Amino acid sequence: MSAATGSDSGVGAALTPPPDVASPVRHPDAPAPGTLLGAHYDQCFGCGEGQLHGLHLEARAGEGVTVTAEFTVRPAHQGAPGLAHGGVLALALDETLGSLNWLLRVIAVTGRLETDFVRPVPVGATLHLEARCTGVAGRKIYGSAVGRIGGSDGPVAVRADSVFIEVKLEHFTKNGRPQEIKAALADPDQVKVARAFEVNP
Ligand SMILES: CCCCCCCC/C=C\CCCCCCCC(=O)SCCNC(=O)CCNC(=O)[C@H](O)C(C)(C)COP(=O)(O)OP(=O)(O)OC[C@H]1O[C@@H](n2cnc3c(N)ncnc32)[C@H](O)[C@@H]1OP(=O)(O)O
Repeated sequence: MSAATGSDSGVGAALTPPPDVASPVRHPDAPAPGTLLGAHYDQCFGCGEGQLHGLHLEARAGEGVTVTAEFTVRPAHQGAPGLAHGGVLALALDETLGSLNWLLRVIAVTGRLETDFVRPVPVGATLHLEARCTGVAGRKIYGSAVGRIGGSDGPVAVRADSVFIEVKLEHFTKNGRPQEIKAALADPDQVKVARAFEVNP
């Protein structure tokens, strides 16, 4: 069996939701459409304001279980001269898809992310992202996202499909490096954010 399909790798699981998939349900306490979601963690490379070269991606709640987000490519995000690095673009999609957690009020981490790079994205361009939860099956949360350039109605530059896996808060407290965990637990704003993700804090 190849590494890509090994049963212990998690890789190879279909991105197509299974037949018993349920429609996603917007949590009654989810932020109203139009609300700026803010960072889930100040040091997050995707959304944290504390990361100098991070994406500083700003996500906003949409209708249903959807979010929109924007990210402007800066010189620190280059792969080829004057162009955004593909990994950075995948991160923007990952972060936008991860922001759907706020609307479901579950904590989930990326299990699988499949990205299409359709058009090069220059430094200075703003990527207009949109993510949608397409279904939930047990702990598996399926999603799709697109990123457009030249405006929110512009051509698609990147797109992705994903499966996020629901985890407990302990996923972070057990696996993270102790010094950051300790600081996060001592920060009332961070604890508040963690609770906002959990249905039963
Ligand atoms: C106060 C202090 C703390 C502060 C915290 C603040 C709150 C933060 C809140 C929210 C954070 C949001 C963060 C968003 C940031 C952007 C998103 C990221 O980049 S996340 C980083 C990258 N991802 C990882 O690091 C995952 C690493 N992987 C793992 O840890 C495990 O593999 C995990 C949890 C994903 C699964 O392990 P298992 O042991 O729990 O689950 P099993 O039982 O194996 O699988 C459950 C089901 O999921 C499927 N599954 C598992 N892995 C899969 C995969 N890779 N692809 C597809 N399906 C998968 C399985 O087939 C199974 O499905 P069947 O129930 O049998 O139908």
